[in-house]
Amino acid sequence: MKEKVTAIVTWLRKQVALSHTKGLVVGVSGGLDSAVVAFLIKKAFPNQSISVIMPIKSNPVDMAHAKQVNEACGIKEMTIDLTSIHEAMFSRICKELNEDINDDNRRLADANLRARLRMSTLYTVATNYNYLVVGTDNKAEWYTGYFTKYGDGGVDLLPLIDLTKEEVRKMAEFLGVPKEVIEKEPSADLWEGQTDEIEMGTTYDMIDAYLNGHPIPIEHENIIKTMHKRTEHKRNIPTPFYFTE
Ligand SMILES: Nc1ncnc2c1ncn2[C@@H]1O[C@H](COP(=O)(O)OP(=O)(O)OC[C@H]2O[C@@H]([n+]3cccc(C(=O)O)c3)[C@H](O)[C@@H]2O)[C@@H](O)[C@H]1O
Ligand SMILES: Nc1ncnc2c1ncn2[C@@H]1O[C@H](COP(=O)(O)OP(=O)(O)OP(=O)(O)O)[C@@H](O)[C@H]1O
Ligand SMILES: [Mg+2]
Repeated sequence: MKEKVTAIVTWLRKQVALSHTKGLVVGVSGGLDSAVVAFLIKKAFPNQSISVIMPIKSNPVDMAHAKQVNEACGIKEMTIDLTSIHEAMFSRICKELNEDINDDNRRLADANLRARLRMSTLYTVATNYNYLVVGTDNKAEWYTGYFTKYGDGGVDLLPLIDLTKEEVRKMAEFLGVPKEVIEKEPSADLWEGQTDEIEMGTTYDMIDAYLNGHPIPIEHENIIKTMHKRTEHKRNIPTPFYFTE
Protein backbone atom coordinates (compact mmCIF):
# COMPACT_ATOMS: atom_id res chain seq x y z
CA MET A 1 0.00 0.00 0.00
CA LYS A 2 2.94 2.33 0.74
CA GLU A 3 4.01 2.15 -2.94
CA LYS A 4 0.51 3.08 -4.12
CA VAL A 5 0.37 6.06 -1.76
CA THR A 6 3.80 7.23 -2.92
CA ALA A 7 2.78 6.84 -6.57
CA ILE A 8 -0.36 8.96 -6.10
CA VAL A 9 1.44 11.63 -4.06
CA THR A 10 4.19 11.88 -6.70
CA TRP A 11 1.56 12.09 -9.46
CA LEU A 12 -0.34 14.86 -7.61
CA ARG A 13 2.86 16.91 -7.31
CA LYS A 14 3.60 16.37 -11.00
CA GLN A 15 0.10 17.49 -12.06
CA VAL A 16 0.42 20.70 -10.05
CA ALA A 17 3.84 21.40 -11.55
CA LEU A 18 2.62 20.68 -15.10
CA SER A 19 -0.36 23.00 -14.67
CA HIS A 20 1.71 25.82 -13.14
CA THR A 21 -0.65 25.90 -10.18
CA LYS A 22 0.28 26.00 -6.51
CA GLY A 23 -1.69 23.36 -4.63
CA LEU A 24 -4.87 21.33 -4.25
CA VAL A 25 -8.38 21.62 -2.84
CA VAL A 26 -10.98 18.91 -2.05
CA GLY A 27 -14.49 18.82 -0.60
CA VAL A 28 -14.59 16.66 2.52
CA SER A 29 -17.95 15.02 3.34
CA GLY A 30 -17.22 12.76 6.28
CA GLY A 31 -17.23 9.78 3.89
CA LEU A 32 -14.41 7.40 2.98
CA ASP A 33 -13.31 8.59 -0.47
CA SER A 34 -12.87 12.26 0.39
CA ALA A 35 -11.09 11.29 3.62
CA VAL A 36 -8.46 9.39 1.64
CA VAL A 37 -8.07 12.28 -0.81
CA ALA A 38 -7.66 14.77 2.06
CA PHE A 39 -4.84 12.66 3.54
CA LEU A 40 -3.16 12.30 0.12
CA ILE A 41 -3.26 15.98 -0.83
CA LYS A 42 -1.99 16.97 2.61
CA LYS A 43 0.95 14.57 2.09
CA ALA A 44 1.60 15.99 -1.38
CA PHE A 45 1.30 19.65 -0.36
CA PRO A 46 1.54 20.06 3.44
CA ASN A 47 1.19 23.86 3.25
CA GLN A 48 -0.77 24.26 0.02
CA SER A 49 -3.81 22.03 0.45
CA ILE A 50 -7.33 22.84 1.63
CA SER A 51 -10.33 20.80 2.70
CA VAL A 52 -13.72 22.45 2.27
CA ILE A 53 -16.72 21.21 4.27
CA MET A 54 -19.97 22.23 2.55
CA PRO A 55 -23.10 21.23 4.47
CA ILE A 56 -26.46 21.36 2.67
CA LYS A 57 -29.02 20.19 5.24
CA SER A 58 -26.33 17.62 6.03
CA ASN A 59 -26.41 15.05 8.79
CA PRO A 60 -24.46 16.57 11.77
CA VAL A 61 -22.76 13.20 12.37
CA ASP A 62 -21.25 13.33 8.86
CA MET A 63 -20.09 16.90 9.38
CA ALA A 64 -18.46 15.88 12.69
CA HIS A 65 -16.72 13.03 10.83
CA ALA A 66 -15.49 15.53 8.21
CA LYS A 67 -13.92 17.66 10.96
CA GLN A 68 -12.40 14.55 12.53
CA VAL A 69 -10.80 13.64 9.17
CA ASN A 70 -9.31 17.11 8.77
CA GLU A 71 -7.98 17.09 12.30
CA ALA A 72 -6.49 13.62 11.86
CA CYS A 73 -4.52 14.62 8.77
CA GLY A 74 -3.89 18.21 9.87
CA ILE A 75 -5.10 19.80 6.64
CA LYS A 76 -6.22 23.46 6.47
CA GLU A 77 -10.01 23.54 6.73
CA MET A 78 -12.84 25.81 5.61
CA THR A 79 -16.55 25.35 6.26
CA ILE A 80 -18.99 26.96 3.84
CA ASP A 81 -22.65 26.21 4.61
CA LEU A 82 -24.59 26.17 1.35
CA THR A 83 -28.01 25.25 2.81
CA SER A 84 -29.69 28.63 2.37
CA ILE A 85 -28.10 29.17 -1.04
CA HIS A 86 -29.35 25.77 -2.23
CA GLU A 87 -32.83 26.44 -0.84
CA ALA A 88 -33.04 29.85 -2.50
CA MET A 89 -31.81 28.58 -5.86
CA PHE A 90 -33.89 25.41 -5.96
CA SER A 91 -37.11 27.13 -4.91
CA ARG A 92 -36.54 29.92 -7.47
CA ILE A 93 -36.09 27.35 -10.26
CA CYS A 94 -39.16 25.35 -9.12
CA LYS A 95 -41.22 28.54 -9.03
CA GLU A 96 -40.38 29.15 -12.67
CA LEU A 97 -41.05 25.54 -13.67
CA ASN A 98 -44.43 25.89 -12.00
CA GLU A 99 -46.95 23.47 -13.55
CA ASP A 100 -44.20 21.78 -15.59
CA ILE A 101 -42.62 20.46 -12.41
CA ASN A 102 -41.94 16.72 -12.58
CA ASP A 103 -42.45 15.29 -9.12
CA ASP A 104 -40.67 12.03 -10.01
CA ASN A 105 -37.47 13.88 -10.92
CA ARG A 106 -37.67 16.54 -8.21
CA ARG A 107 -35.56 14.72 -5.63
CA LEU A 108 -32.82 13.93 -8.15
CA ALA A 109 -32.80 17.52 -9.46
CA ASP A 110 -32.52 18.85 -5.90
CA ALA A 111 -29.69 16.36 -5.20
CA ASN A 112 -27.71 17.11 -8.35
CA LEU A 113 -27.97 20.85 -7.66
CA ARG A 114 -26.27 20.20 -4.30
CA ALA A 115 -23.36 18.47 -6.02
CA ARG A 116 -23.06 21.30 -8.57
CA LEU A 117 -23.15 24.04 -5.92
CA ARG A 118 -20.31 22.23 -4.15
CA MET A 119 -18.38 22.06 -7.44
CA SER A 120 -18.86 25.82 -8.01
CA THR A 121 -17.69 26.53 -4.48
CA LEU A 122 -14.55 24.41 -4.89
CA TYR A 123 -13.66 26.15 -8.17
CA THR A 124 -14.14 29.56 -6.54
CA VAL A 125 -11.73 28.59 -3.76
CA ALA A 126 -9.35 27.00 -6.30
CA THR A 127 -9.29 30.13 -8.44
CA ASN A 128 -8.52 32.27 -5.41
CA TYR A 129 -5.43 30.26 -4.43
CA ASN A 130 -4.44 29.09 -7.93
CA TYR A 131 -5.07 25.48 -6.90
CA LEU A 132 -6.50 22.46 -8.77
CA VAL A 133 -9.76 20.78 -7.71
CA VAL A 134 -9.28 17.15 -6.73
CA GLY A 135 -12.08 14.61 -7.28
CA THR A 136 -12.85 11.61 -5.11
CA ASP A 137 -14.37 9.13 -7.58
CA ASN A 138 -13.03 5.60 -7.26
CA LYS A 139 -12.93 2.88 -9.95
CA ALA A 140 -16.40 1.53 -9.04
CA GLU A 141 -18.12 4.93 -9.12
CA TRP A 142 -16.38 5.94 -12.32
CA TYR A 143 -17.26 2.70 -14.13
CA THR A 144 -20.92 2.83 -13.10
CA GLY A 145 -21.20 6.61 -13.59
CA TYR A 146 -22.41 6.95 -10.02
CA PHE A 147 -21.68 10.67 -9.73
CA THR A 148 -23.26 13.93 -10.83
CA LYS A 149 -22.07 15.17 -14.21
CA TYR A 150 -20.31 18.53 -13.63
CA GLY A 151 -21.07 18.10 -9.91
CA ASP A 152 -18.76 15.83 -7.95
CA GLY A 153 -17.65 14.67 -11.42
CA GLY A 154 -16.58 18.25 -12.30
CA VAL A 155 -12.96 18.19 -11.16
CA ASP A 156 -9.39 18.51 -12.47
CA LEU A 157 -7.74 15.36 -11.10
CA LEU A 158 -8.99 11.87 -10.22
CA PRO A 159 -6.34 10.23 -8.00
CA LEU A 160 -8.56 7.30 -6.86
CA ILE A 161 -9.80 6.29 -10.32
CA ASP A 162 -7.72 3.09 -10.43
CA LEU A 163 -8.70 1.88 -6.93
CA THR A 164 -11.74 -0.29 -6.16
CA LYS A 165 -13.82 0.66 -3.12
CA GLU A 166 -12.09 -2.10 -1.14
CA GLU A 167 -8.67 -0.75 -2.14
CA VAL A 168 -9.76 2.74 -1.06
CA ARG A 169 -10.78 1.26 2.31
CA LYS A 170 -7.39 -0.46 2.65
CA MET A 171 -5.61 2.77 1.76
CA ALA A 172 -7.70 4.59 4.38
CA GLU A 173 -6.56 2.11 7.03
CA PHE A 174 -2.95 2.54 5.95
CA LEU A 175 -3.19 6.35 6.06
CA GLY A 176 -4.83 6.46 9.50
CA VAL A 177 -8.31 7.69 8.53
CA PRO A 178 -10.54 7.60 11.66
CA LYS A 179 -12.20 4.18 12.00
CA GLU A 180 -15.76 5.59 12.27
CA VAL A 181 -15.30 6.89 8.72
CA ILE A 182 -13.84 3.62 7.44
CA GLU A 183 -16.66 1.56 8.91
CA LYS A 184 -19.67 3.67 7.86
CA GLU A 185 -21.92 2.86 4.91
CA PRO A 186 -21.12 4.75 1.69
CA SER A 187 -23.66 7.54 1.11
CA ALA A 188 -23.89 10.45 -1.30
CA ASP A 189 -25.87 12.22 1.47
CA LEU A 190 -28.02 13.82 -1.22
CA TRP A 191 -31.28 13.08 0.59
CA GLU A 192 -32.17 11.71 3.99
CA GLY A 193 -31.46 8.01 4.37
CA GLN A 194 -29.72 7.69 0.98
CA THR A 195 -27.14 4.95 0.72
CA ASP A 196 -25.25 4.22 -2.48
CA GLU A 197 -26.03 0.51 -2.41
CA ILE A 198 -29.81 0.90 -1.95
CA GLU A 199 -29.96 3.44 -4.80
CA MET A 200 -27.78 1.45 -7.20
CA GLY A 201 -29.49 -1.88 -6.51
CA THR A 202 -26.09 -3.57 -6.26
CA THR A 203 -23.15 -3.41 -3.86
CA TYR A 204 -19.58 -2.15 -4.02
CA ASP A 205 -18.43 -5.70 -3.29
CA MET A 206 -20.23 -6.85 -6.45
CA ILE A 207 -18.87 -3.98 -8.54
CA ASP A 208 -15.34 -4.56 -7.22
CA ALA A 209 -15.61 -8.29 -7.98
CA TYR A 210 -16.89 -7.55 -11.49
CA LEU A 211 -14.05 -5.08 -12.12
CA ASN A 212 -11.57 -7.67 -10.86
CA GLY A 213 -12.90 -10.13 -13.44
CA HIS A 214 -14.58 -12.45 -10.92
CA PRO A 215 -17.94 -14.09 -11.65
CA ILE A 216 -20.98 -12.44 -10.00
CA PRO A 217 -24.73 -13.22 -10.16
CA ILE A 218 -26.21 -12.34 -13.53
CA GLU A 219 -28.75 -9.85 -12.09
CA HIS A 220 -25.89 -7.82 -10.55
CA GLU A 221 -23.84 -8.07 -13.73
CA ASN A 222 -26.81 -6.72 -15.71
CA ILE A 223 -27.29 -3.75 -13.35
CA ILE A 224 -23.58 -2.86 -13.56
CA LYS A 225 -23.47 -3.18 -17.37
CA THR A 226 -26.62 -1.05 -17.75
CA MET A 227 -25.27 1.67 -15.45
CA HIS A 228 -21.99 1.71 -17.37
CA LYS A 229 -23.69 2.00 -20.76
CA ARG A 230 -26.19 4.70 -19.70
CA THR A 231 -23.46 6.88 -18.22
CA GLU A 232 -20.93 6.72 -21.06
CA HIS A 233 -21.61 10.41 -21.80
CA LYS A 234 -20.35 11.39 -18.32
CA ARG A 235 -16.89 9.98 -19.00
CA ASN A 236 -16.54 11.88 -22.31
CA ILE A 237 -16.27 15.49 -23.34
CA PRO A 238 -19.53 17.15 -24.56
CA THR A 239 -20.63 15.91 -28.00
CA PRO A 240 -19.30 18.47 -30.51
CA PHE A 241 -20.86 19.33 -33.88
CA TYR A 242 -18.56 20.14 -36.83
CA PHE A 243 -19.73 21.60 -40.18
CA THR A 244 -17.60 19.00 -41.91
CA GLU A 245 -19.87 16.19 -40.57
N1 LIG B 1 -26.78 10.15 -23.71
C1 LIG B 1 -26.50 11.35 -23.19
N2 LIG B 1 -25.60 12.16 -23.79
C2 LIG B 1 -25.30 13.36 -23.25
N3 LIG B 1 -25.83 13.82 -22.10
C3 LIG B 1 -26.74 13.05 -21.47
C4 LIG B 1 -27.12 11.79 -21.99
N4 LIG B 1 -28.03 11.24 -21.15
C5 LIG B 1 -28.22 12.13 -20.14
N5 LIG B 1 -27.46 13.24 -20.34
C6 LIG B 1 -27.35 14.43 -19.46
O1 LIG B 1 -26.90 13.99 -18.20
C7 LIG B 1 -27.84 14.34 -17.17
C8 LIG B 1 -27.92 13.17 -16.18
O2 LIG B 1 -26.70 13.00 -15.49
P1 LIG B 1 -26.54 13.58 -14.03
O3 LIG B 1 -26.91 15.02 -14.01
O4 LIG B 1 -25.19 13.21 -13.52
O5 LIG B 1 -27.69 12.84 -13.18
P2 LIG B 1 -28.03 11.32 -12.88
O6 LIG B 1 -27.04 10.35 -13.43
O7 LIG B 1 -29.45 11.12 -13.23
O8 LIG B 1 -27.94 11.35 -11.30
C9 LIG B 1 -26.73 11.34 -10.60
C10 LIG B 1 -26.56 10.02 -9.87
O9 LIG B 1 -25.31 10.00 -9.22
C11 LIG B 1 -25.50 9.77 -7.85
N6 LIG B 1 -24.50 10.54 -7.10
C12 LIG B 1 -24.42 11.89 -7.29
C13 LIG B 1 -23.51 12.63 -6.57
C14 LIG B 1 -22.67 11.98 -5.66
C15 LIG B 1 -22.79 10.60 -5.53
C16 LIG B 1 -21.94 9.92 -4.52
O10 LIG B 1 -21.69 8.72 -4.61
O11 LIG B 1 -21.52 10.64 -3.61
C17 LIG B 1 -23.70 9.90 -6.25
C18 LIG B 1 -26.89 10.24 -7.53
O12 LIG B 1 -27.38 9.69 -6.34
C19 LIG B 1 -27.61 9.81 -8.79
O13 LIG B 1 -27.93 8.45 -8.75
C20 LIG B 1 -29.15 14.59 -17.91
O14 LIG B 1 -29.92 15.55 -17.20
C21 LIG B 1 -28.69 15.12 -19.25
O15 LIG B 1 -28.46 16.50 -19.15
N1 LIG C 1 -21.04 17.99 2.84
C1 LIG C 1 -20.03 17.95 1.98
N2 LIG C 1 -18.97 18.78 2.14
C2 LIG C 1 -17.93 18.77 1.29
N3 LIG C 1 -17.86 17.95 0.23
C3 LIG C 1 -18.87 17.10 0.02
C4 LIG C 1 -20.00 17.04 0.88
N4 LIG C 1 -20.83 16.08 0.40
C5 LIG C 1 -20.24 15.57 -0.69
N5 LIG C 1 -19.06 16.17 -0.93
C6 LIG C 1 -18.12 15.90 -2.02
O1 LIG C 1 -18.74 15.01 -2.97
C7 LIG C 1 -17.94 13.83 -3.10
C8 LIG C 1 -18.79 12.65 -3.52
O2 LIG C 1 -19.39 12.04 -2.44
P1 LIG C 1 -19.19 10.48 -2.14
O3 LIG C 1 -20.28 10.12 -1.18
O4 LIG C 1 -19.05 9.72 -3.40
O5 LIG C 1 -17.78 10.37 -1.43
P2 LIG C 1 -17.46 10.23 0.12
O6 LIG C 1 -18.59 10.79 0.94
O7 LIG C 1 -16.14 10.87 0.30
O8 LIG C 1 -17.33 8.67 0.35
P3 LIG C 1 -18.51 7.57 0.44
O9 LIG C 1 -18.79 7.19 -1.00
O10 LIG C 1 -17.87 6.44 1.18
O11 LIG C 1 -19.68 8.16 1.13
C9 LIG C 1 -17.26 13.71 -1.75
O12 LIG C 1 -16.16 12.85 -1.82
C10 LIG C 1 -16.88 15.16 -1.49
O13 LIG C 1 -15.74 15.54 -2.23
MG1 LIG D 1 -20.46 10.08 0.87
